[in-house]
Amino acid sequence: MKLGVIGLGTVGEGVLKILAAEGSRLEAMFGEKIEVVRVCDIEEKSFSFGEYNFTDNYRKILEDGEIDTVVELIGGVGVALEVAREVLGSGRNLVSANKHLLALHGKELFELAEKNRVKFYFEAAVGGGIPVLTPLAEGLFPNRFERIRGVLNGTCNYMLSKMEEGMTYGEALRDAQERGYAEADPTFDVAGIDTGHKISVLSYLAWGELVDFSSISITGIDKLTVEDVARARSEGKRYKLLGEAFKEGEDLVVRVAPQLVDTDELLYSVGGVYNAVEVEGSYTGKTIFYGEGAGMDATASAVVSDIYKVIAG
Ligand SMILES: NC(=O)C1=CN([C@@H]2O[C@H](COP(=O)(O)OP(=O)(O)OC[C@H]3O[C@@H](n4cnc5c(N)ncnc54)[C@H](OP(=O)(O)O)[C@@H]3O)[C@@H](O)[C@H]2O)C=CC1
Ligand SMILES: N[C@@H](CC=O)C(=O)O
Repeated sequence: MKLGVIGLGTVGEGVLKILAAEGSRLEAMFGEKIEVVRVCDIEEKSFSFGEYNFTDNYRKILEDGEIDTVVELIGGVGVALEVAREVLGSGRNLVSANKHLLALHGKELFELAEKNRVKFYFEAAVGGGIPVLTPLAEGLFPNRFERIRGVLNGTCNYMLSKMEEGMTYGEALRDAQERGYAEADPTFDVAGIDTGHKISVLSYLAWGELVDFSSISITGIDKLTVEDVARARSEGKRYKLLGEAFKEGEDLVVRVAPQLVDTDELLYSVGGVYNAVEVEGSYTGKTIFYGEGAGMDATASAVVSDIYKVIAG
């Protein structure tokens, strides 16, 4: 595999680090070597674990005929959309962690991948390091899905936990940003938009329908105060920012809001950067996926697993 990586921030660095550390072992397992042909970011970055052929122009990766698989880790829907269209449209494989791109342009990109018979994987886009999209699509498909609900944003969950411990909203957000959990624009996290992107992607896999994003009712945690969080605790409850999707007759309802969760619910114990996704299926009942929902190592693990999924075919 000849790889190009665009975006060397939190997740991009993590991906190169895991490939450097685990490459030989994974090469033996999969029988194929991964060569990182070129990497790209706006500013040149150096890493203690390896040297890379760097460019600050993503078009150099798109135009490099040797590269067969591109990893997009820029985020957003500007350059990332151009990259996705061009990679899939030119018959190369794409791995991405970009839920914003999927929620807004997924339908076009899934069709493009299918038309050109290439692989397009995005496990890291929901739940960070938790394998949830692959199990949903490949392990639970015999079910008719009844409801999906979860704590889907690591930044908000981390902030709410820290606010319970007494940090202010601003201190908790800064802490989450320093740990690499937040989006480049953290409004996406705290206003619930990132959770909206993720529940859209989950709904698409469960019901084959990508909802019009503007139709989703979204409330974030940005109006919650330390006092609100303390009051909930004094009543034996916790605020959790939940993304939810379910069928109401023929309609697919998708919504995001902070909700008070009781001690007897599993989601009550999901603290810090952890995420949890509950999937209710007609045959399985409730299945729960739990793990680190953001951060360098956990997210990069999901991206690297997608890269090897491309190899596995
Ligand atoms: N961080 C996390 O825990 C998780 C992130 N994700 C997703 O992964 C993706 C990457 O996130 P993350 O690593 O945190 O983001 P970062 O902001 O840390 O990294 C993105 C990198 O891409 C660079 N970049 C931006 N535009 C371009 C461009 N045109 N050409 C080349 N490089 C560019 C940025 O440079 P500059 O900073 O100068 O703009 C930055 O270095 C996003 O889609 C995010 O939603 C998914 C799951 C978890
Ligand atoms: N900003 C996101 C990153 C992972 O998707 C989050 O905090 O969950």
